[in-house]
Amino acid sequence: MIRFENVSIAYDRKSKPALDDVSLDVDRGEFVFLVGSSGSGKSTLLRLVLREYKTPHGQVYVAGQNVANVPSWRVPKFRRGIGVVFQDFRLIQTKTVFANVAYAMQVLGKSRAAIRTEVPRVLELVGLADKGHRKPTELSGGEQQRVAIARAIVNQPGILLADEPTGNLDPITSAGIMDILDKINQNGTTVVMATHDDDIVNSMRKRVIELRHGKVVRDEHAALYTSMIPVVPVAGAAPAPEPVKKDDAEPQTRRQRAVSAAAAGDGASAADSMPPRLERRREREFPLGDEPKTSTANIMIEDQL
Ligand SMILES: Nc1ncnc2c1ncn2[C@@H]1O[C@H](COP(=O)(O)OP(=O)(O)OP(=O)(O)O)[C@@H](O)[C@H]1O
Repeated sequence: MIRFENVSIAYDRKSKPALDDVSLDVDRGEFVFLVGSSGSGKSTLLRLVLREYKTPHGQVYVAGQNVANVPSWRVPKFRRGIGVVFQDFRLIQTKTVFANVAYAMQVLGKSRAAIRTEVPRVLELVGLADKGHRKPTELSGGEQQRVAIARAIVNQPGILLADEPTGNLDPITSAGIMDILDKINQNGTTVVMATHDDDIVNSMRKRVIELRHGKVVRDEHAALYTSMIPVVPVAGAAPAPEPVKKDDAEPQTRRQRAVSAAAAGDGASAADSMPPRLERRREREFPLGDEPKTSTANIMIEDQL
């Protein structure tokens, strides 16, 4: 359903690649969590699926179609097959719940009869059948997110992308949102969700793809938020690598991210905060500090819509 082949992309010439040689396949009907520390590339990956950017290096296929071949004028139609849910809901504050969801059908030119049938159906699915007349300001955060989900699925997309959909919600409300996403997935929609919420990932035991510095470092089925795969030494094999410091080995959880954010601004440079393992690798590869200036510096976003 979604295929990345050796995809690399950087936002500008000076920055490191946001995604670095990423290859992965997500099958139709799968539920996949994208995890990784802040800045590891999760949102960028979702944006590439949405064809917000074209990849200068590598290919992205969605439902068998190479997104690079979708001309700009056809991108809105292409995106109709993809529902999107964000952390901050993005509802139209002046419209009712019903009208917010109906709007997603109206822009596609759906008939009033279809809207009258479909909108109550999805509001029922997300547990808001009795709140269609309310405005977003009259709803809790969890209810607003459920409206956003209803809007994302009302046109029955094959893929649902969710970028930290529980990021602003308490654990109980988050669990309710996850029940809905699980139900949508069981109805056949492929779900890819970026998250820092370790409790959710650990309780659902779905496929987990972990990004670190733009690279896929783990792709594991029925997985936990942090890897449980033990390093088993093989007889005659090269010696096992040094143990990695915990901070570098695991993606940040929501709680850890809050702590990092609070600590930010302490003046530490990017080099100061480079994880020890990367530092070691850099010393090995560039012992004289002679690091090439343009490893992927030529990777540029060609076509931001
Ligand atoms: N619009 C942009 N312009 C320039 N750089 C960007 C832009 N968006 C993201 N980046 C950079 O690309 C890298 C990957 O960012 P991305 O948003 O994909 O990470 P993320 O894993 O989703 O992070 P978070 O968990 O904080 O949302 C980061 O280094 C980030 O600073």
